[in-house]
Amino acid sequence: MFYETVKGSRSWKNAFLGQKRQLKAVDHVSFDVYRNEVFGLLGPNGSGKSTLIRLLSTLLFPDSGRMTVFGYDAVKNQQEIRRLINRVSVEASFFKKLSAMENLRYAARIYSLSQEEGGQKAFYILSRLGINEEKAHTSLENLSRGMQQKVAIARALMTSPTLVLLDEPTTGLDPKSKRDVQEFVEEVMDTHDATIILTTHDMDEAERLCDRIAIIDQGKIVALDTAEGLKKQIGTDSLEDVFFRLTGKSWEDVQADEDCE
Ligand SMILES: Nc1ncnc2c1ncn2[C@@H]1O[C@H](COP(=O)(O)OP(=O)(O)OP(=O)(O)O)[C@@H](O)[C@H]1O
Repeated sequence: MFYETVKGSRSWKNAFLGQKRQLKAVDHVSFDVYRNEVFGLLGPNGSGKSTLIRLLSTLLFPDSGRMTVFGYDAVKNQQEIRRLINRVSVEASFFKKLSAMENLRYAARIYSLSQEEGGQKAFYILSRLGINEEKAHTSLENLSRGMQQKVAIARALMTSPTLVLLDEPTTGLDPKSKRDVQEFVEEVMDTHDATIILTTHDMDEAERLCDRIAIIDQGKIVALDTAEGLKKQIGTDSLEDVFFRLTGKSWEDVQADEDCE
């Protein structure tokens, strides 16, 4: 998969000045993601992470440039790409009255799997990922948010190979649920033919889960390397320092922005 000079621009009316302003949400971004890699997009609020995820999901189109996913062009081959990608955002959309098993079986039908294959796959994925029989048959509305997030990730594994787009998978979760989801992501990588692009504000999460990390600021990728490589480039032993040096934002600034949202 690669991107080349992707520009996502949006325009809107400035409510106070009545002037039309244009903002490049994603600007000349270019990178490759390797199969079976966890690729992190780390950036402050409004840096363009979600826009990039929406571009990849074919929910938005770039004004110019090219993106391919498993060889398919993101503008010309939307249908093919949509079968191979799964976007998991903070508010996963589910039938909340239905169980995890029912939601997965439903997803299997959307992916044109036969009823039998869908059932088997749902059962296999849930059990392989440690979601026990009782939880698998409980209405989603009665599961914790962490557990719901796990089911959303499990649902993203119905096709193979798959590109799973995890947009802030642990934002708003308590520390235990956060750790559970992170362990789950590690398990997914050990057990499935999955490639993950993950957005996060959380340096520890990026360092723990990501094989490589792109730091994005004001729509541009300002650095891309392994966590160790980034630290070496900046001459520090903390990813937080790297982030600060490259974006001018500290961890506290990011947290404060979060609280304002
Ligand atoms: N629907 C929209 N209309 C106009 N501008 C938008 C829209 N969505 C996002 N933007 C702007 O595009 C820029 C990038 O936003 P984006 O949501 O991609 O950032 P982000 O890095 O995901 O932020 P966050 O961490 O807060 O989710 C921001 O300046 C944002 O205000």
